[in-house]
Amino acid sequence: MIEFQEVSLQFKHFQMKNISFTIPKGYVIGCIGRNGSGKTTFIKTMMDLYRPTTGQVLWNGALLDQQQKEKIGFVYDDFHHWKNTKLKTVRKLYERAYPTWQPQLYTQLLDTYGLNERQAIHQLSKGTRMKAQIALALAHEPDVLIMDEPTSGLDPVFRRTFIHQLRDWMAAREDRTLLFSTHITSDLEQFADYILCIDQGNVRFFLPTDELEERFVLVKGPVDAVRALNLPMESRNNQATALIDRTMTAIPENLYIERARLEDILYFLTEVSE
Ligand SMILES: Nc1ncnc2c1ncn2[C@@H]1O[C@H](COP(=O)(O)OP(=O)(O)OP(=O)(O)O)[C@@H](O)[C@H]1O
Repeated sequence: MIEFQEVSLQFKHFQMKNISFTIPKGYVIGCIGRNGSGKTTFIKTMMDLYRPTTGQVLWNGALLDQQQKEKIGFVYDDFHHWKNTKLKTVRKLYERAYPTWQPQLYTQLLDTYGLNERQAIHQLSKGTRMKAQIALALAHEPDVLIMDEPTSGLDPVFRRTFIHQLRDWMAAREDRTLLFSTHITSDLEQFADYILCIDQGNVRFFLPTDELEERFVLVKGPVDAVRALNLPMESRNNQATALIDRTMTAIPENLYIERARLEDILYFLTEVSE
């Protein structure tokens, strides 16, 4: 369980203000939001890489300590700092840092991902660097896996394999938690239990995926009929589309209903409403 308790954080041009919410244990949480909305900042605050100006983040009721850190697999694109270091050297550091390191599992992951330990980090392509980080994070058998845009540099074939692998990873143990941010919202629709939507440094919503599907629908019809809803809408050739939150607005009988994908929800809540 990861608790944000009244967390505020101030950068020169960005702030998170008084954020409180709890990420339950044992679920897949997908984190979405537009560029610069604060996903990485949230993740880094969670991982104690950024200290909140006020408030705190608690892991199972306590501040993040070394013992807890060893149980977290953390993937984010900081590998370029290693430059000339060979993957083998990085692996040795991980072996030392994580008492639960599984050499066989790591070798298996290297094979599956087609990685070569003799290569220096700067010689790896963006996607391969990400694969190496994923292999390192999985090989110490973490309880919690936190990944910042792990799929952004992955080719579609490997991305699909990777999502299957994450499903298997979650299914292997009930108490595992997976949180990852992504712009590929379709990856989350069938997979995530919860969606965390970050918008301008705030939690726009944190809801179970099933509830989102039930709650939000697209309505389509003539511009005047959709405009009457007084909601943000998108129009083309006298036809318009709006997003309805069924808990707030009844669906008019004269409009068509369509399933709202996660991308539609993000679009209408954070772009059209601006
Ligand atoms: N160390 C920092 N110092 C100052 N400002 C920062 C720092 N880190 C992030 N920011 C600012 O915080 C805001 C949110 O950035 P963040 O990287 O968290 O967004 P994001 O949602 O992950 O974006 P993207 O989808 O583009 O990766 C941006 O305006 C960014 O410039």
